[in-house]
Amino acid sequence: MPQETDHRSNSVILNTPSKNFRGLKALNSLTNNGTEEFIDDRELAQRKAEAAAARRNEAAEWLRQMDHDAAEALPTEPSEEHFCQSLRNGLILCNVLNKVNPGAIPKVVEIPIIETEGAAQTAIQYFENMRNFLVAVGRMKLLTFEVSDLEKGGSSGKVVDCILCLKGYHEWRQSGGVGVWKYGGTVRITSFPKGSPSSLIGSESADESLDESESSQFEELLEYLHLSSEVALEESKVLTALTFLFDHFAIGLLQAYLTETNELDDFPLNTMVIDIVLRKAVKDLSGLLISQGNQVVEIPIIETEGAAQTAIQYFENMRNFLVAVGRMKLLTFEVSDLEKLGIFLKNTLKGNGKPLLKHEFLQSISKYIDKRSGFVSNDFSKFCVCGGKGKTMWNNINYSCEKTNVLDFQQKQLEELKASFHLTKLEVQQAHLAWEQELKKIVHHTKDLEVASSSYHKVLEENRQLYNKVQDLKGAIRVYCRVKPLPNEQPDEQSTVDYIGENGNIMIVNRHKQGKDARKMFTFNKVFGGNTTQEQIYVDTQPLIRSVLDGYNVCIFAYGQTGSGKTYTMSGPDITTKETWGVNYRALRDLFQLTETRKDFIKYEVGVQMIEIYNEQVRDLLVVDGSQRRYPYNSFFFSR
Ligand SMILES: Nc1ncnc2c1ncn2[C@@H]1O[C@H](COP(=O)(O)OP(=O)(O)OP(=O)(O)O)[C@@H](O)[C@H]1O
Repeated sequence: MPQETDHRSNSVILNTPSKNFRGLKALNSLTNNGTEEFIDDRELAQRKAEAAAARRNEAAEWLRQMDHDAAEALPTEPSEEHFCQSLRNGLILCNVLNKVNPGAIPKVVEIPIIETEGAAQTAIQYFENMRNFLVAVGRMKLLTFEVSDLEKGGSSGKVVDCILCLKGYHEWRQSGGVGVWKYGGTVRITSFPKGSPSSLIGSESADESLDESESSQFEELLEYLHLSSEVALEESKVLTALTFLFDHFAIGLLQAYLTETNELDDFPLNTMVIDIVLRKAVKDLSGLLISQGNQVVEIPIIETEGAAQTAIQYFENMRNFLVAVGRMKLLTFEVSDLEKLGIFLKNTLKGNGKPLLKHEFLQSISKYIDKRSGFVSNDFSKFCVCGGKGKTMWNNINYSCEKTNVLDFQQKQLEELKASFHLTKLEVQQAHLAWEQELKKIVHHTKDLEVASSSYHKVLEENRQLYNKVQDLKGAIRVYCRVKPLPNEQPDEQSTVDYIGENGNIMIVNRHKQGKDARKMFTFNKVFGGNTTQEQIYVDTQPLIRSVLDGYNVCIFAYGQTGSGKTYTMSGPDITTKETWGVNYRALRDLFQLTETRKDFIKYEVGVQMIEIYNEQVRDLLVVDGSQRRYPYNSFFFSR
């Protein structure tokens, strides 16, 4: 049976929460006496309207500051209808956008207020401005809205979001365009209206921005995301770390919310509140990613229509967030990772079957954080404890460990190289010392050799002088006598040689004479008998060849009557066999041999002439063509 009173209605709502609770209807709790309290739709709607009005007022105020027409058209606190009507022609929005981003809309259609022209013309101009505005905003990747949102029944909150987003972008540009900027849809928990904690639930229109500490958290998270995308970490580790970081962020947000607001001290928290806060965290993070200009993602308004609806919206938020992160080509994670957090929190909140009070819940959060810290590596936990500074992270995450290991390895190699270098240096120094000592020995030895060489040359000179002195002593002019053997058919008793002495004497006998006239004695330096070989003839001549190379003039010639054997002795009967070579060939052979042995310190030039003196005529025997055969004649020189 339907209940008519509020109190009785509360009882009915308690029985069918999914159908009758909206928004903060989920924020129910058990009182000490076991009765239930809840916030009704009217109060919730009133608070949402207040929050939306505050945001609308801020948007209107900013438009008034930016544009003269807006200052005239918009009051400081316009109604929703007045607000939409003033902006409907797009003129204010286009002018403001051109001031924020000059040239964004090249042509703004001034709308004449001529009612008589008819609704059709006005609608066309209105549409052109609005279309230009929305296209330009879209290009700037800011939050946008539908034209229909300015009509009755449209979502004016989206228009407000767009304007506040534009405002945030403008302020960010004016501050130098450095770092991140925030748009109007974010939540600032520290400025949460006192006495109305539930207003957070409808905070898609909450007119707040992040405070510095939360901004820092966001930036650190983004920094981590960016850094992670550049580092080839093992994916599972990254996901674990990222999930942990996000959890930490979400929990941190919840902690901050609960810590900052006093109204929930005695207000039992249930799973729905936690869900909502977590979704807000996702939404805010998504919004921040959007504000980076990467992707405009429409964040659905969180309207808790029961568990199923909550799950859908929750998933939608998460999907949007992950899509945004994915499009930014950052590392991402699975929805299930965050759901684990929700499941854990819900289980924690259930406690012993009753919702926890604020301080109990904070204890649970601490417990959760401690437990989550154990899920990831100690290094990453250190990073989280340190506050998420990028530098700290680089030093602590696994990649840094690997990098450190590589650096350690390289350091070790460097030390080994240094040790090896020192060792090599010592060896080089030792080799250098040994080489210096060896060099000294060589220098000393060379000096000895120089002395020896000098002495040798002295001795050699003495020897040369003595040698040639011996040749002089042997006689500057030496006359040798060679006896031509008798032909085989001629008997020995017909020879004119009677006796050949050892000291160069030869006795010639004339068989046709008698007495002492029959024999005559002749004396030479040496007499060679008929059996003397060519080599034996040359033995006495050979020393003179060395004297020639020592600078002495030597002349060897044969003298005798025709057929006496001059040619035989000087040239030899057969030059093709060395044994029969005469004096000339043997002398030339020795000349060239000595020249070869002395080539390192003396260069000789050898010349040859062959002449004939016959009938007091001198002829060149080496001339083959008959020209200039007689003296003076050409000379042929050979040198080696
Ligand atoms: N010691 C010797 N043993 C054997 N045969 C010899 C000897 N001396 C010369 N004859 C021979 O005697 C001949 C004449 O010798 P060779 O031509 O050398 O004389 P020659 O003095 O040069 O004469 P010419 O003045 O006319 O040129 C040659 O047949 C040569 O072989």
